[in-house]
Amino acid sequence: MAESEKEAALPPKEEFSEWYNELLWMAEIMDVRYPVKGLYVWYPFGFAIRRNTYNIIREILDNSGHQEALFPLLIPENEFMKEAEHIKGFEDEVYWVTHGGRDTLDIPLALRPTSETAIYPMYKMWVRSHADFPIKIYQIVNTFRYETKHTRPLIRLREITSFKEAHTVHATWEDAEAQVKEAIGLYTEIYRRLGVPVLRSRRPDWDKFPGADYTDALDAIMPDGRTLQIGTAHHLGDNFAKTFDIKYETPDGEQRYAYQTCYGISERSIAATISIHGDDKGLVLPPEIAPVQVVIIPIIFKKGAEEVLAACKDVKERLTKAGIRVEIDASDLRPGAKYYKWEMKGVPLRLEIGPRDLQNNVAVAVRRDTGEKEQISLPEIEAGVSSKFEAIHENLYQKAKVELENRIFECTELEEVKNKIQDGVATIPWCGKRECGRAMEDVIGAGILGIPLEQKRDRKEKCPICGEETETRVYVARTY
Ligand SMILES: Nc1ncnc2c1ncn2[C@@H]1O[C@H](COS(=O)(=O)NC(=O)[C@@H](N)CS)[C@@H](O)[C@H]1O
Repeated sequence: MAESEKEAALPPKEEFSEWYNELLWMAEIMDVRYPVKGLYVWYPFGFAIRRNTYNIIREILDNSGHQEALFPLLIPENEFMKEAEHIKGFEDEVYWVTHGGRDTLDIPLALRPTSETAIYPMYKMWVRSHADFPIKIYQIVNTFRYETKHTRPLIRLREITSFKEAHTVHATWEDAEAQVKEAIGLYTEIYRRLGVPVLRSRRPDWDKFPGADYTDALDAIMPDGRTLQIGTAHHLGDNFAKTFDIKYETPDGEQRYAYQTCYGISERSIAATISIHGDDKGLVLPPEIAPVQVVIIPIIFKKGAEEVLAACKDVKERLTKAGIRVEIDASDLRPGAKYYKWEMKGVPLRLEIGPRDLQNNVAVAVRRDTGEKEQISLPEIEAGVSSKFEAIHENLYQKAKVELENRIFECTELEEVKNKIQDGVATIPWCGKRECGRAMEDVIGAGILGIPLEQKRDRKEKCPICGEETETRVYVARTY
């Protein structure tokens, strides 16, 4: 795409929806012109962000006893239709394959919307004894959901291209409960690495995963005040074990149903990172996931051009050797156009090197997150750049945490909740009874997001519907 074509269009971030859509295009993350609704194309630059993000996800899962595997995409109808709750939850969303060539398939095959019914018939064959536990397997695959709500790239797709799903098996309900807790902790760490602060809550019973005992979830607060569910962990009890007959022998020789969990993250992780850190000039990427971490801009004059270019190449070589992803922009674009281009792509650090800098044996480092300019001595360029990366990551995370805190509003009246959720997340007391929760949602015109996983239960308040005393507050928010 010609540079000029892109010059015009990025709207200011406060027009969030337009900003977001334009940015995916102008920073070359996703091309939304694919001719099937809800399916989108990863540009190479966007795919590099995905690769770096999922390297973090794999690292954190692999370092916590998980093993990566791969299960088939197509699920036979008879397996899919086994778990009643699960079907109810997904039957409107499943794509079916009914033909192979000109033959009608005798058993229709579901495109996995999620993989419980692909994996658990295999777990039935794999699980024998308590000694097999814990099983902690995950896969990163595409899944398909015939979403009827408004589809949106990276946020609500019909082909979820980057669906990391973990499926674990344990001896007891308590072990599975501990695993859900571990999953929420691992997800929180993944998001810390992306500089994204999260709300952690237990979904109300009517909003849990189909077939689960309960669902714990991570939500980000997006710039428009709506929350985005960016990770979920489900305690499946022995519901699926009973359906798929997954049994194990206890130490004293008894046969018992296993207990399971599953937990998932998708490309929404990238949607949240882009949305929370971006600004009016485009992407602002945490250094760890930036496809280009440093761009070197040679400041060329007639005199001394060769020395400057040679110095830039030397710096690029040294940074590359230090494992840093670096480009030199020696194109004939004028400097301003170069800055615009690389700022749009969220390059965390720009190094400007001109004749005068050479004389002082420095490079001028410009941070993408703050715009701050500082000289780094060329002999210490590797260490100087790395310490800038840490400062950038920390600044992005701290800024996002303050922004999140400023968007949580403690309310006591339902009317107050109604207007506060235009700007973010409201908390309100709730007795915990379903009818009061549903009544509250009707009055507010928005859903209960969940009960915070950690909250001070230090005061008795009144449920706004029934007046019963309660120590529990819930999050209420408009959601994606
Ligand atoms: N249509 C979608 N587009 C993008 N991401 C999605 C979509 N639907 C769900 N997700 C993401 O995928 C995560 C896991 O999906 S889920 O339905 O909650 N849970 C499962 O499918 C479980 N089997 C755990 S993997 C959600 O938390 C959400 O972040």
